[in-house]
Amino acid sequence: MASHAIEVKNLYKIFGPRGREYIDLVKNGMSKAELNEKHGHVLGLQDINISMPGGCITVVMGLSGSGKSTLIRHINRLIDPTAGEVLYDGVDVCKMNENDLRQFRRHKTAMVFQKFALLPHRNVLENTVYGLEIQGVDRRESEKRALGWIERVSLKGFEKHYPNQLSGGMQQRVGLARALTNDAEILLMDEAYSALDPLIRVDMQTVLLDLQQELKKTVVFITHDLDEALRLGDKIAILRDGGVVQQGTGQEIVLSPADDYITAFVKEVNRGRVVHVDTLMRPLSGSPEGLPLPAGTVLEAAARTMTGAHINTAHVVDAAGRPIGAIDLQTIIAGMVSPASDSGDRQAA
Ligand SMILES: Nc1ncnc2c1ncn2[C@@H]1O[C@H](COP(=O)(O)OP(=O)(O)OP(=O)(O)O)[C@@H](O)[C@H]1O
Repeated sequence: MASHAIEVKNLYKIFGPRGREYIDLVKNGMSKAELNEKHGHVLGLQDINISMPGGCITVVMGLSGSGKSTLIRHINRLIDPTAGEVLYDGVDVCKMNENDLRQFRRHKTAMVFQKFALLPHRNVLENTVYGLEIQGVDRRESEKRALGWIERVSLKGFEKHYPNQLSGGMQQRVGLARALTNDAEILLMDEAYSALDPLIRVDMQTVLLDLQQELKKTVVFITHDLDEALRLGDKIAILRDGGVVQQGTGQEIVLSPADDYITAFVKEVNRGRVVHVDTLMRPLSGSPEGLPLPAGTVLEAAARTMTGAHINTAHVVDAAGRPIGAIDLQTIIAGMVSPASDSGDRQAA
């Protein structure tokens, strides 16, 4: 069975009329600044290698100009690479002929944009069916599907409203319903929530996480916000100057930042919401004590449960309910405030 994974391999993008001529210089270490200065070309991406697992949310994060949009636009080939591959289920999107590419874009991918990109003269329902209309799907069938998704994103009753009658959060719900109505396996979300107020933004993150539990799409989510990345990402890749500085789970990045740049990024992170109890647990000695905490429980939730139950020690259980380690409240609190290296001696063997 196809895994619906996306594999980005040795991807380079040099903007400018003679990008290909400079590939070797870049491969031999020429920096973005030097390429611009000496040859007037812009290094957009350099040697990107990222596996984006099927059915998972991969977040691509970085500051403005780091190459996030350039990267996501390669996935549906709105941009052609200077070198490299973007494989989807093993097929290189960069080598597809026009017809295959059109089919791929229409049927396999859907995009959600920061500025919603809704058609102002179409109401919510008409905006939501738009993709299916282009695919030539029968109107009754497309309306039925669209109405289902409109309800799923909590917009039932707003079908006849026009975009300018909706708040930003509601417009983005329409953007999401439209993308989901296409039933594409890949969801490309380019700073989709960056224009929303903070509370609405968190709300929309919850909508996506809830839907994803059931839908298991291959989501590529672009953001410049680390909290958003940590909340949404099964996997996170951090870009700087067109290159990947670090990739891994949120925990891996927060606990072992690859360099000073990432360390500065993760300094203010609330570890209690990122680090899992199984990362800090100690091996069991004797029979399990206290309450069971499922592996994957974040420290903050564990602390809340344990203080609520007035217990100092708990045991961690795997998905089958088997005890796999022990943890005490002191370790949890230390893990919430101190760098991982301080608690390395408490890591499970
Ligand atoms: N069409 C283009 N022509 C020349 N340079 C470009 C083009 N598109 C992007 N760039 C350059 O490529 C680099 C990466 O840009 P990109 O827009 O991908 O970054 P980003 O991380 O998405 O930034 P932002 O968060 O501001 O959107 C930047 O230096 C940008 O100026």
